[in-house]
Amino acid sequence: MVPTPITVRVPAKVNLHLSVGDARPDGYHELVTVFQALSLTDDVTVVTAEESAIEVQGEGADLVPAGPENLAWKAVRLLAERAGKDPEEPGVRVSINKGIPVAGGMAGGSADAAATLLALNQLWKLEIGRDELGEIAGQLGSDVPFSLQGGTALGTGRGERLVPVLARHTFHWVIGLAKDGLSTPEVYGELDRLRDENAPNRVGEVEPLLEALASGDPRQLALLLGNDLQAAAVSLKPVLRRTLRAGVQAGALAGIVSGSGPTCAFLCTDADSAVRVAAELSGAGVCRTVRVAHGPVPGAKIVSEEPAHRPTPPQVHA
Ligand SMILES: C[C@](O)(CO)[C@H](O)COP(=O)(O)OP(=O)(O)OC[C@H]1O[C@@H](n2ccc(N)nc2=O)[C@H](O)[C@@H]1O
Ligand SMILES: Nc1ncnc2c1ncn2[C@@H]1O[C@H](COP(=O)(O)OP(=O)(O)OP(=O)(O)O)[C@@H](O)[C@H]1O
Repeated sequence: MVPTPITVRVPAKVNLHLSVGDARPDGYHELVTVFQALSLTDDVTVVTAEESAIEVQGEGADLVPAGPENLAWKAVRLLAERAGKDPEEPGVRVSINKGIPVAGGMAGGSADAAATLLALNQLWKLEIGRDELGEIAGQLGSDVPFSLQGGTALGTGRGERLVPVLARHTFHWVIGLAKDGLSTPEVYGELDRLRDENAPNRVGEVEPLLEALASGDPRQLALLLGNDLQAAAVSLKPVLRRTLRAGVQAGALAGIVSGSGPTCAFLCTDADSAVRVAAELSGAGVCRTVRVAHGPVPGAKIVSEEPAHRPTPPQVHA
Protein backbone atom coordinates (compact mmCIF):
# COMPACT_ATOMS: atom_id res chain seq x y z
CA MET A 1 0.00 0.00 0.00
CA VAL A 2 1.27 3.50 -0.85
CA PRO A 3 1.71 5.48 2.41
CA THR A 4 -0.57 8.52 2.78
CA PRO A 5 1.26 11.80 3.38
CA ILE A 6 -0.16 14.27 5.91
CA THR A 7 0.23 18.00 5.39
CA VAL A 8 -0.13 20.62 8.10
CA ARG A 9 -0.30 24.35 7.37
CA VAL A 10 1.09 26.56 10.14
CA PRO A 11 1.18 30.38 10.54
CA ALA A 12 3.84 32.98 11.31
CA LYS A 13 3.40 35.18 14.37
CA VAL A 14 3.91 38.79 15.32
CA ASN A 15 4.18 40.02 18.93
CA LEU A 16 1.78 42.96 19.35
CA HIS A 17 3.15 43.54 22.85
CA LEU A 18 6.46 42.16 24.08
CA SER A 19 7.48 43.09 27.59
CA VAL A 20 10.85 41.55 28.54
CA GLY A 21 11.76 41.14 32.21
CA ASP A 22 15.20 40.43 33.60
CA ALA A 23 17.27 37.39 32.63
CA ARG A 24 16.44 34.32 34.76
CA PRO A 25 19.08 31.94 36.16
CA ASP A 26 18.30 29.53 33.26
CA GLY A 27 19.21 32.26 30.74
CA TYR A 28 15.64 32.91 29.59
CA HIS A 29 13.81 36.19 30.16
CA GLU A 30 10.43 36.40 31.82
CA LEU A 31 7.93 37.69 29.22
CA VAL A 32 4.50 39.20 29.02
CA THR A 33 3.59 39.05 25.36
CA VAL A 34 0.61 39.10 23.05
CA PHE A 35 1.01 36.92 19.98
CA GLN A 36 -1.07 37.16 16.83
CA ALA A 37 -0.93 34.47 14.12
CA LEU A 38 -0.61 35.91 10.61
CA SER A 39 -1.52 34.60 7.15
CA LEU A 40 2.08 33.89 6.10
CA THR A 41 2.39 30.11 6.34
CA ASP A 42 4.66 27.09 6.00
CA ASP A 43 3.39 23.68 4.86
CA VAL A 44 4.93 20.62 6.48
CA THR A 45 4.28 17.16 5.00
CA VAL A 46 5.17 13.92 6.76
CA VAL A 47 5.06 10.46 5.22
CA THR A 48 6.17 7.01 6.32
CA ALA A 49 9.46 6.12 4.60
CA GLU A 50 12.06 3.41 4.93
CA GLU A 51 14.84 6.00 4.96
CA SER A 52 14.26 8.91 7.33
CA ALA A 53 14.96 12.33 5.79
CA ILE A 54 14.12 16.02 5.94
CA GLU A 55 13.97 18.38 2.99
CA VAL A 56 13.30 22.11 2.81
CA GLN A 57 12.09 24.17 -0.13
CA GLY A 58 10.59 27.63 -0.66
CA GLU A 59 11.90 31.11 0.10
CA GLY A 60 15.11 31.12 2.15
CA ALA A 61 15.34 27.30 2.14
CA ASP A 62 19.10 27.49 1.57
CA LEU A 63 19.43 29.15 5.01
CA VAL A 64 17.62 26.35 6.81
CA PRO A 65 19.46 23.21 8.00
CA ALA A 66 18.16 20.05 6.27
CA GLY A 67 19.38 17.71 9.00
CA PRO A 68 19.28 17.07 12.74
CA GLU A 69 19.66 20.81 13.49
CA ASN A 70 16.27 21.53 11.95
CA LEU A 71 13.75 22.24 14.71
CA ALA A 72 11.21 20.08 12.87
CA TRP A 73 13.61 17.13 13.09
CA LYS A 74 14.02 17.75 16.82
CA ALA A 75 10.22 17.49 17.00
CA VAL A 76 10.37 14.13 15.15
CA ARG A 77 12.90 12.76 17.64
CA LEU A 78 10.99 13.99 20.69
CA LEU A 79 7.70 12.52 19.51
CA ALA A 80 9.40 9.26 18.41
CA GLU A 81 10.68 8.85 21.99
CA ARG A 82 7.20 9.54 23.35
CA ALA A 83 5.78 6.96 20.89
CA GLY A 84 8.37 4.30 21.78
CA LYS A 85 10.01 4.48 18.33
CA ASP A 86 13.72 4.68 17.56
CA PRO A 87 14.51 8.43 17.46
CA GLU A 88 17.58 7.70 15.29
CA GLU A 89 15.49 5.88 12.65
CA PRO A 90 11.87 6.94 13.09
CA GLY A 91 10.94 5.89 9.52
CA VAL A 92 9.53 9.19 8.36
CA ARG A 93 10.26 11.77 5.67
CA VAL A 94 9.52 15.43 6.47
CA SER A 95 9.14 18.02 3.67
CA ILE A 96 8.97 21.70 4.60
CA ASN A 97 7.72 24.32 2.16
CA LYS A 98 8.71 27.74 3.58
CA GLY A 99 6.47 30.76 3.22
CA ILE A 100 7.50 32.25 6.59
CA PRO A 101 10.63 34.42 6.41
CA VAL A 102 13.69 32.60 7.81
CA ALA A 103 15.37 34.14 10.89
CA GLY A 104 12.88 36.99 10.67
CA GLY A 105 11.45 37.03 14.21
CA MET A 106 8.22 35.43 12.95
CA ALA A 107 8.76 31.99 14.54
CA GLY A 108 9.41 30.13 11.28
CA GLY A 109 11.37 27.25 12.82
CA SER A 110 8.92 27.05 15.72
CA ALA A 111 6.06 26.82 13.25
CA ASP A 112 7.67 23.85 11.49
CA ALA A 113 8.23 22.08 14.81
CA ALA A 114 4.59 22.63 15.82
CA ALA A 115 3.34 21.42 12.42
CA THR A 116 5.52 18.30 12.66
CA LEU A 117 4.12 17.42 16.11
CA LEU A 118 0.55 17.71 14.84
CA ALA A 119 1.25 15.78 11.63
CA LEU A 120 3.05 12.90 13.38
CA ASN A 121 0.36 12.68 16.05
CA GLN A 122 -1.98 11.87 13.16
CA LEU A 123 0.44 9.73 11.11
CA TRP A 124 1.38 7.57 14.07
CA LYS A 125 -2.19 7.61 15.50
CA LEU A 126 -0.85 8.68 18.90
CA GLU A 127 -4.03 10.52 19.95
CA ILE A 128 -2.08 12.94 22.15
CA GLY A 129 -4.47 15.69 23.28
CA ARG A 130 -3.86 19.41 22.57
CA ASP A 131 -2.71 20.10 26.15
CA GLU A 132 0.01 17.43 26.15
CA LEU A 133 1.04 18.37 22.62
CA GLY A 134 1.41 21.95 23.88
CA GLU A 135 3.67 20.73 26.71
CA ILE A 136 5.86 18.79 24.28
CA ALA A 137 5.94 21.90 22.05
CA GLY A 138 7.24 23.98 24.98
CA GLN A 139 10.24 21.64 25.30
CA LEU A 140 11.23 22.49 21.71
CA GLY A 141 11.12 26.29 22.03
CA SER A 142 9.29 29.18 23.67
CA ASP A 143 7.30 30.09 20.54
CA VAL A 144 6.32 26.52 19.55
CA PRO A 145 3.16 26.24 21.73
CA PHE A 146 1.77 29.42 20.15
CA SER A 147 2.42 28.10 16.64
CA LEU A 148 0.19 25.15 17.54
CA GLN A 149 -2.51 27.30 19.08
CA GLY A 150 -2.66 30.30 16.72
CA GLY A 151 -5.29 33.06 16.93
CA THR A 152 -4.37 35.78 19.40
CA ALA A 153 -2.96 34.82 22.80
CA LEU A 154 -1.36 36.23 25.91
CA GLY A 155 1.95 34.47 26.63
CA THR A 156 3.80 34.48 29.97
CA GLY A 157 6.76 32.61 31.46
CA ARG A 158 9.25 32.13 28.59
CA GLY A 159 6.29 32.85 26.30
CA GLU A 160 5.11 29.24 26.41
CA ARG A 161 2.23 29.65 28.90
CA LEU A 162 -0.76 30.74 26.82
CA VAL A 163 -4.24 32.11 27.34
CA PRO A 164 -6.43 32.91 24.30
CA VAL A 165 -7.31 36.58 23.88
CA LEU A 166 -10.43 38.02 22.27
CA ALA A 167 -9.60 39.94 19.09
CA ARG A 168 -12.61 41.34 17.26
CA HIS A 169 -12.39 41.70 13.46
CA THR A 170 -9.39 41.05 11.27
CA PHE A 171 -6.31 43.28 11.36
CA HIS A 172 -4.37 44.07 8.19
CA TRP A 173 -0.59 44.09 8.13
CA VAL A 174 2.27 44.89 5.80
CA ILE A 175 5.37 42.82 6.47
CA GLY A 176 8.75 44.25 5.51
CA LEU A 177 11.49 41.62 5.22
CA ALA A 178 15.10 42.62 5.79
CA LYS A 179 18.14 41.53 3.80
CA ASP A 180 19.71 39.35 6.53
CA GLY A 181 18.38 37.72 9.67
CA LEU A 182 19.06 38.40 13.35
CA SER A 183 19.83 35.74 15.94
CA THR A 184 17.25 35.61 18.77
CA PRO A 185 19.80 35.01 21.61
CA GLU A 186 21.96 37.87 20.30
CA VAL A 187 19.01 40.26 20.35
CA TYR A 188 18.12 39.29 23.93
CA GLY A 189 21.82 39.70 24.83
CA GLU A 190 21.90 43.15 23.23
CA LEU A 191 18.87 44.20 25.29
CA ASP A 192 20.65 43.09 28.49
CA ARG A 193 23.70 45.11 27.38
CA LEU A 194 21.62 48.22 26.63
CA ARG A 195 19.90 47.88 30.00
CA ASP A 196 23.29 47.70 31.76
CA GLU A 197 24.44 50.83 29.92
CA ASN A 198 21.36 53.00 30.32
CA ALA A 199 17.67 52.39 30.84
CA PRO A 200 15.87 52.12 27.50
CA ASN A 201 12.10 52.75 27.75
CA ARG A 202 10.04 49.71 28.59
CA VAL A 203 6.63 48.96 27.10
CA GLY A 204 3.80 49.65 29.55
CA GLU A 205 1.12 47.35 30.94
CA VAL A 206 -0.62 44.96 28.56
CA GLU A 207 -4.24 45.65 29.61
CA PRO A 208 -4.89 48.68 27.31
CA LEU A 209 -3.72 46.63 24.32
CA LEU A 210 -6.06 43.77 25.28
CA GLU A 211 -8.93 46.29 25.37
CA ALA A 212 -7.97 47.63 21.93
CA LEU A 213 -7.96 44.08 20.54
CA ALA A 214 -11.40 43.45 21.98
CA SER A 215 -12.69 46.69 20.43
CA GLY A 216 -11.35 45.70 17.00
CA ASP A 217 -10.29 49.30 16.25
CA PRO A 218 -6.92 49.28 14.42
CA ARG A 219 -6.33 52.99 15.23
CA GLN A 220 -6.59 52.29 18.96
CA LEU A 221 -4.41 49.18 18.62
CA ALA A 222 -1.77 51.09 16.63
CA LEU A 223 -1.15 53.46 19.55
CA LEU A 224 -0.44 50.55 21.89
CA LEU A 225 1.89 48.26 19.89
CA GLY A 226 5.17 47.88 21.78
CA ASN A 227 8.24 45.64 21.79
CA ASP A 228 11.08 45.81 24.33
CA LEU A 229 13.34 43.95 21.88
CA GLN A 230 12.92 46.68 19.26
CA ALA A 231 15.67 48.90 20.69
CA ALA A 232 18.06 45.94 20.69
CA ALA A 233 17.17 44.90 17.13
CA VAL A 234 17.62 48.50 15.92
CA SER A 235 20.93 48.75 17.78
CA LEU A 236 22.22 45.63 15.95
CA LYS A 237 20.68 46.70 12.63
CA PRO A 238 20.33 50.49 12.50
CA VAL A 239 18.70 50.40 9.02
CA LEU A 240 15.53 49.20 10.78
CA ARG A 241 14.94 52.74 12.03
CA ARG A 242 14.60 53.87 8.40
CA THR A 243 12.36 50.91 7.56
CA LEU A 244 10.03 51.72 10.46
CA ARG A 245 9.85 55.37 9.39
CA ALA A 246 9.27 54.46 5.73
CA GLY A 247 6.27 52.26 6.59
CA VAL A 248 4.54 55.04 8.51
CA GLN A 249 5.36 57.56 5.76
CA ALA A 250 3.80 55.09 3.30
CA GLY A 251 0.52 55.35 5.24
CA ALA A 252 0.64 52.62 7.90
CA LEU A 253 -0.92 53.46 11.28
CA ALA A 254 2.18 52.19 13.12
CA GLY A 255 5.19 49.95 12.64
CA ILE A 256 6.93 47.57 14.99
CA VAL A 257 9.87 45.17 14.87
CA SER A 258 8.42 41.65 14.89
CA GLY A 259 9.71 39.68 17.91
CA SER A 260 13.50 39.63 17.78
CA GLY A 261 13.45 41.09 14.25
CA PRO A 262 14.59 42.09 11.74
CA THR A 263 11.18 41.77 10.03
CA CYS A 264 9.03 44.87 10.56
CA ALA A 265 5.24 44.63 10.79
CA PHE A 266 3.04 47.62 9.89
CA LEU A 267 -0.57 47.84 11.02
CA CYS A 268 -2.92 49.36 8.41
CA THR A 269 -6.51 50.62 8.57
CA ASP A 270 -7.90 48.00 6.16
CA ALA A 271 -7.02 45.56 3.38
CA ASP A 272 -6.97 48.21 0.60
CA SER A 273 -4.72 50.47 2.64
CA ALA A 274 -2.36 47.54 3.27
CA VAL A 275 -1.97 46.96 -0.48
CA ARG A 276 -1.20 50.68 -1.04
CA VAL A 277 1.28 50.79 1.85
CA ALA A 278 2.98 47.62 0.58
CA ALA A 279 3.44 49.09 -2.89
CA GLU A 280 4.84 52.36 -1.55
CA LEU A 281 7.12 50.69 1.01
CA SER A 282 8.40 48.40 -1.70
CA GLY A 283 9.30 51.48 -3.80
CA ALA A 284 11.18 53.04 -0.86
CA GLY A 285 13.91 50.40 -1.28
CA VAL A 286 14.48 49.74 2.43
CA CYS A 287 13.20 46.14 2.43
CA ARG A 288 14.23 42.99 0.59
CA THR A 289 10.61 41.99 0.05
CA VAL A 290 7.27 43.36 1.17
CA ARG A 291 4.16 41.27 1.78
CA VAL A 292 0.60 41.82 2.95
CA ALA A 293 -0.91 39.60 5.63
CA HIS A 294 -3.89 39.51 7.96
CA GLY A 295 -4.52 38.12 11.40
CA PRO A 296 -5.59 36.46 13.51
CA VAL A 297 -5.60 33.12 11.66
CA PRO A 298 -5.82 29.60 13.17
CA GLY A 299 -2.79 27.71 14.45
CA ALA A 300 -1.31 24.55 12.94
CA LYS A 301 -3.97 22.48 11.18
CA ILE A 302 -4.12 19.44 8.95
CA VAL A 303 -4.98 20.65 5.45
CA SER A 304 -4.81 17.37 3.59
CA GLU A 305 -3.77 13.80 3.73
CA GLU A 306 -2.38 14.23 0.21
CA PRO A 307 0.49 16.49 -0.92
CA ALA A 308 -0.70 20.07 -0.51
CA HIS A 309 -1.36 22.45 -3.35
CA ARG A 310 -0.01 25.74 -2.03
CA PRO A 311 -1.42 29.11 -3.02
CA THR A 312 1.32 31.58 -3.98
CA PRO A 313 1.52 34.25 -1.23
CA PRO A 314 0.85 37.86 -2.28
CA GLN A 315 4.25 39.45 -2.61
CA VAL A 316 5.71 42.74 -3.83
CA HIS A 317 9.37 42.72 -4.82
CA ALA A 318 11.49 45.73 -3.89
C1 LIG B 1 11.53 36.71 20.46
C2 LIG B 1 10.40 35.71 20.54
O1 LIG B 1 10.13 35.19 19.24
C3 LIG B 1 9.14 36.43 21.02
O2 LIG B 1 7.99 35.63 20.91
C4 LIG B 1 10.70 34.55 21.49
O3 LIG B 1 10.98 35.04 22.79
C5 LIG B 1 11.83 33.65 21.00
O4 LIG B 1 11.35 32.36 21.08
P1 LIG B 1 12.14 31.10 20.47
O5 LIG B 1 12.78 31.48 19.18
O6 LIG B 1 11.18 29.95 20.51
O7 LIG B 1 13.29 30.97 21.52
P2 LIG B 1 13.91 29.68 22.24
O8 LIG B 1 14.34 28.71 21.20
O9 LIG B 1 13.00 29.21 23.33
O10 LIG B 1 15.20 30.37 22.88
C6 LIG B 1 16.26 30.82 22.10
C7 LIG B 1 17.07 31.79 22.93
O11 LIG B 1 16.36 33.06 23.03
C8 LIG B 1 16.54 33.63 24.31
N1 LIG B 1 15.23 33.73 25.00
C9 LIG B 1 14.11 33.16 24.46
C10 LIG B 1 12.89 33.29 25.10
C11 LIG B 1 12.84 34.00 26.32
N2 LIG B 1 11.69 34.14 26.99
N3 LIG B 1 13.97 34.57 26.82
C12 LIG B 1 15.15 34.44 26.17
O12 LIG B 1 16.17 34.98 26.63
C13 LIG B 1 17.50 32.72 25.06
O13 LIG B 1 18.79 33.23 24.80
C14 LIG B 1 17.30 31.38 24.36
O14 LIG B 1 18.44 30.56 24.46
N1 LIG C 1 12.52 24.57 10.26
C1 LIG C 1 13.29 25.67 10.33
N2 LIG C 1 12.91 26.79 9.66
C2 LIG C 1 13.67 27.91 9.75
N3 LIG C 1 14.83 27.99 10.42
C3 LIG C 1 15.24 26.92 11.11
C4 LIG C 1 14.49 25.72 11.10
N4 LIG C 1 15.12 24.84 11.86
C5 LIG C 1 16.24 25.44 12.33
N5 LIG C 1 16.33 26.69 11.87
C6 LIG C 1 17.42 27.63 12.19
O1 LIG C 1 16.92 28.58 13.11
C7 LIG C 1 17.34 29.91 12.79
C8 LIG C 1 16.19 30.85 13.12
O2 LIG C 1 15.18 30.60 12.20
P1 LIG C 1 13.66 31.04 12.40
O3 LIG C 1 13.09 31.24 11.04
O4 LIG C 1 12.95 30.11 13.32
O5 LIG C 1 13.88 32.41 13.16
P2 LIG C 1 12.91 33.37 13.83
O6 LIG C 1 11.66 33.50 13.00
O7 LIG C 1 13.68 34.60 14.12
O8 LIG C 1 12.51 32.63 15.17
P3 LIG C 1 11.77 33.22 16.44
O9 LIG C 1 10.80 34.28 16.02
O10 LIG C 1 11.08 31.99 16.99
O11 LIG C 1 12.86 33.73 17.31
C9 LIG C 1 17.67 29.89 11.29
O12 LIG C 1 18.80 30.70 11.06
C10 LIG C 1 17.93 28.42 10.98
O13 LIG C 1 19.31 28.16 10.86
